[in-house]
Amino acid sequence: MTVKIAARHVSAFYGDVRALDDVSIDIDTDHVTALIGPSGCGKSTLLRTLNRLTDTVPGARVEGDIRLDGRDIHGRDMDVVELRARVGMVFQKPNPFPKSIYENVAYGPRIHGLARGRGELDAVVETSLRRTGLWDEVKDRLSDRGTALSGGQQQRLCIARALAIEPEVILMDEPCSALDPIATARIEELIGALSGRYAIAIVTHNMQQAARVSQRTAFFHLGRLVEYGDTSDIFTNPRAERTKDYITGRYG
Ligand SMILES: Nc1ncnc2c1ncn2[C@@H]1O[C@H](COP(=O)(O)OP(=O)(O)OP(=O)(O)O)[C@@H](O)[C@H]1O
Repeated sequence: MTVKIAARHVSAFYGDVRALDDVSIDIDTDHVTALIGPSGCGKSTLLRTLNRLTDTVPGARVEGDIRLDGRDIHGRDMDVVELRARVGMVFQKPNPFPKSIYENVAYGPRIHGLARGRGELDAVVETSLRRTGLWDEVKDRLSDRGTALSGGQQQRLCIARALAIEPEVILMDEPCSALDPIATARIEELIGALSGRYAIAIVTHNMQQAARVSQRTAFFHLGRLVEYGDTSDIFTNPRAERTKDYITGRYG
């Protein structure tokens, strides 16, 4: 198993509010990890600590140790721009830049110096759009605005944008919650196709989705990691009473 991110004893605070309480978890390349739990239990906060998006929230503070390939992400030698390129993020609401489809994907590789010249950049854009299954749908309209696409296409464009900078980890925060069932199914298929190549963690409120896309599931409650294990075990034979109550819909 290739552990990409090892988080140990991570706590996070917004001012005086403790959003995460002593969480230790590994995110690896061989499994898709689903993060589940009732609203406000800290799932999004955990994702945000993993690429230091919490740094951008005024009053937020993180304690504990988080390593990417063994390197401390809070270490002096860790460049936060590099960290966020290696640990990409896809949000709940598709958020393409107000630019063309092409530019949405080309922007990252250009600023990170990942392509020399137009030919290479074109190739990165095409490969990234192909990986998300979007190429055939948009290849004749690359100069149209990203925001002119359907919601599902916009979300795939945002995933293509993340892939274009060659991340190693992809964090997805409820990526399908704004999408219809067909667009959701496409994103779920895409997650399946990307797994193995990238370490993927996905926050979801949809139990069926967690069961469909993930092999590992972490259940959170009140900022604590209650249970973490194989998705099939968590759903068929949860150890903790609270996990059982949540997955059987008794609360949350
Ligand atoms: N920017 C913020 N400022 C202050 N408190 C915050 C902020 N973001 C989150 N919180 C608080 O931190 C706690 C955890 O929130 P978080 O968004 O991580 O939970 P979540 O499990 O992702 O919830 P949801 O499923 O509703 O998205 C909550 O009590 C929330 O109110």
